[in-house]
Amino acid sequence: MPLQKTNPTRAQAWKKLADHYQETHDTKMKTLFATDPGRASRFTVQWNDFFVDYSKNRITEETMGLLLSLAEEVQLKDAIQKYFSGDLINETENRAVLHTALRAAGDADIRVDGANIIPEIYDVKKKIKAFTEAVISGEKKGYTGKAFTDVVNIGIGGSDLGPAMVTEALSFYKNRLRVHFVSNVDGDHVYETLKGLDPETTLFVVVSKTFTTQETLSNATTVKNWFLKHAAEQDIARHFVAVSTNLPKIAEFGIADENVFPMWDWVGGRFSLWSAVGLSIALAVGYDNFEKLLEGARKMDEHFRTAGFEDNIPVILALISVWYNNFYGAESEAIIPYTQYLSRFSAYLQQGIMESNGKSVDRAGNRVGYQTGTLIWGEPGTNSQHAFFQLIHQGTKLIPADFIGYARSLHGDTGHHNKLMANFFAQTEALLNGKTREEVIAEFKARGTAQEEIDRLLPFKVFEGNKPTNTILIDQLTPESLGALIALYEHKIFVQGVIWNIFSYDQWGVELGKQLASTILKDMEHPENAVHDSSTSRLLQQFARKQQ
Ligand SMILES: O=P(O)(O)OC[C@H]1O[C@](O)(CO)[C@@H](O)[C@@H]1O
Repeated sequence: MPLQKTNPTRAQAWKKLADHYQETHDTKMKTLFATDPGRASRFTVQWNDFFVDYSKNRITEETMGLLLSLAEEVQLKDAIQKYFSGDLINETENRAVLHTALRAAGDADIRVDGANIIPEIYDVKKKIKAFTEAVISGEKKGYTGKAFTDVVNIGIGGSDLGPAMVTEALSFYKNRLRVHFVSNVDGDHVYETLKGLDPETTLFVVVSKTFTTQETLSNATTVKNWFLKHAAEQDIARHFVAVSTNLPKIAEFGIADENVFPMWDWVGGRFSLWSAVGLSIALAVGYDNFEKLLEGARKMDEHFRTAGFEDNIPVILALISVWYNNFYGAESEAIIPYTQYLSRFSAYLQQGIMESNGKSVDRAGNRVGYQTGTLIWGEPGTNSQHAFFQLIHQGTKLIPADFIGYARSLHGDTGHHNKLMANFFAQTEALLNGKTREEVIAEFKARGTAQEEIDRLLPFKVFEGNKPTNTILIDQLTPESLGALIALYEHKIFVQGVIWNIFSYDQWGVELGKQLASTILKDMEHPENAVHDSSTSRLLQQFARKQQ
């Protein structure tokens, strides 16, 4: 069954939220904390090794009550049930959305077209395990009999960002293999990567759900040609493997059947790292760690599926985000992990969130009359503090932010870790409280600053505060906690898509640019046939002149 098509703005709770916003938007969180000693504990969820404090938001119990009613009114419970059961909720592509099945237990029964897909998933997992263990141990060798030392993942979008982000995030757990990622069709990317590689000891993993993506096929072809300068055609079988749904296209490219890791059309590219798309992850950190990643996601799935909405982390974070997006008019959200390992996390979530919920047509095919997907951006703390935090603290825009931190560091240097985490806690406190005129004056006076100087600098030194943040404090960065964290955001995406009455699992918006690029590529060869607007035509002429 498809998802309900409920215009959220017609919900009673939406109207009440609009009134509630008018009545409360001036409220200072600082006052809410001062008048309610139980606030922090009330607005916290402790789940396994996650401690999620959402008390530093412009919310009261009434706000949360109304947001939860909104979730009920748009029939979120029914939607969750359909999501996990394989209903065709990706209606514009007529597909189920079952990345959750990829991490389901072996005895689960999840059906697509009447057939249980779990045995097939486990067969592929078995193949991933055998293959990755043979490569890591050195049992599987290159064409001259040497063990592999390097792996190159060739893919883009979901076939790159997930594996690249996780491989970086779990680098503490990595083995001897060096894993590289080539995604951009910019030849400089692939040639720069190949520069340091030895064809005798490099394994290439070509990842493309469709196996038609221009960037990936171009890069894979360049790599194959480079390889064939050193090796023979029959050696391709030892050095190239592919992950895809498109078996005929893989064969056309020349990759042998036994080197193909299948995936399925019910896995969206941006949710595919749990499938064979995660092959590079399993190569980098070993199959057991890959399994733990899936295990963490499975636990978060269970939490999301079964916890009451008032204690449900993805639901709560999604609702708070709707509150700012649709009632405060906030346009973006920052994701700030306080660990260098998660340096690719916000880039990964940019695709997950913006490709999923960047839609302006509702599930009934009408243009929406309200805001949908938020802009996502961020960098690890503390680097981001020295880059863009100025704007979050004192700029004119409201930027809700998620702060993600860990109680224990991996390398165990508590000196470094405590400094890092002191910043983590300090920033959310500063964003909450700001600094008043009185506090600034008192600081100046304590330093003996002259009154004239105080008057001159005072307006610049005041911090308004009242800037919302969520704090996600996790025990330690492990494959399991990372799996749960990623799944948390996947489910947040789902909840928001349900509320906004949009289809989160298609991506038609990326097609037009692709179509035009192929037309322009042909026009570059035959400029006499080109028909474009005058700006594009002049740019193409200028480009052609500069190439001569
Ligand atoms: O895995 P493929 O089919 O090469 O697609 C790569 C990416 O291209 C998109 O279709 C559009 O950017 C993404 O959704 C997908 O992750």
